[in-house]
Amino acid sequence: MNLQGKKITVHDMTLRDGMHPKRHQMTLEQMASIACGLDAAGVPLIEVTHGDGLGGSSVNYGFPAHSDEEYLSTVIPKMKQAKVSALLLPGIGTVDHLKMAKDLGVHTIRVATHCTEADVSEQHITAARKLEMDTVGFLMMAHMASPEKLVTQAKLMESYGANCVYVTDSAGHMLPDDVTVRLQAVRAALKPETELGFHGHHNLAMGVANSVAAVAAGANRIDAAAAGLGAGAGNTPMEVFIAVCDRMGIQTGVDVFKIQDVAEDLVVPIMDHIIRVDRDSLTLGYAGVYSSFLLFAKRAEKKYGIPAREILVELGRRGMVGGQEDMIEDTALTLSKQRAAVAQAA
Ligand SMILES: C[C@H](O)CC(=O)C(=O)O
Ligand SMILES: [Mn+2]
Repeated sequence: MNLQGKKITVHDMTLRDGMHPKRHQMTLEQMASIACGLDAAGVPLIEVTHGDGLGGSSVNYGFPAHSDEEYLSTVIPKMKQAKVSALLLPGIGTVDHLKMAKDLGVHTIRVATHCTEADVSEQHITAARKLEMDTVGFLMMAHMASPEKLVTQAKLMESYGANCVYVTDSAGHMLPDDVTVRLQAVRAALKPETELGFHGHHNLAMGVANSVAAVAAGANRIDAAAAGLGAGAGNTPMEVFIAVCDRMGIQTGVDVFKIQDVAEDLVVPIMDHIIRVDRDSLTLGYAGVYSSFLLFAKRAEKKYGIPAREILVELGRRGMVGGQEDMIEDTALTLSKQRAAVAQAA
């Protein structure tokens, strides 16, 4: 595969997807020092918000240590070259959140929906374009949709005004061929000037390989997180992806050694647990489950005595998607009742 000379934009997820394994408890100092490290390493775009995007602070998704306003207004003034993005899930984030983000200097807004529900993004994409923001549509759990279905959804987002559309492997379930067929189909269907992005999770240890497959299929924006800090087994590890791009001649503008140092010296020390492929995060990828369900399933394991792996397999079987966090506890409860009934009958 010859990708020599291809220019891509790497988009950092450490301070947004990385909020999931931190239970949204990053301090302002941690945010600021990591963002400054990423900026100095040459990362051009950095996402900052609650893990579930603007307005995510809630009983359902978890209360953060600080508000989105506090995080954004701490990070943005410190950036020398990097721009800052914010995620927004319609139904969680509102147009008022969008305006607040714009007023604080957010450059890019990413409007995220389940991969078959792009129609709910219209209001927010239209509003972001009116505000002249870099406007991205973000199709989550993309392994659940065929290439043809993704094409219709990506074209809807484009028709609302998105200047970039992402195919998002929220479950880290895809293999490189799954990425290739989806991204090639979407690339061929969108206008040439509409950018194409890929967001990977490393649950099957495919984050880097999938991201390279995405670039080969025509993606020019790739998400990654320093030391992989993100939901599940984490996002595509940025320092590894940058080193691979460097070897392949893909131009990212990110310094290989500086990004390694950010990962090693700033991000690994703040991890509450080591982000790696273990039996539970691997099960997310294997069973095709939304990566941010991991900690909810671990919590339900403690409460109901059902192993997180069993809960995750059942969530995959039921086809649960982002927004159905309340069903995790419900599923654990059902499994524990079934177990009790079997024990009683024996
Ligand atoms: C709200 C989710 O964490 C968005 C995301 O990063 C994904 O779907 O993956
Ligand atoms: Mn993610």
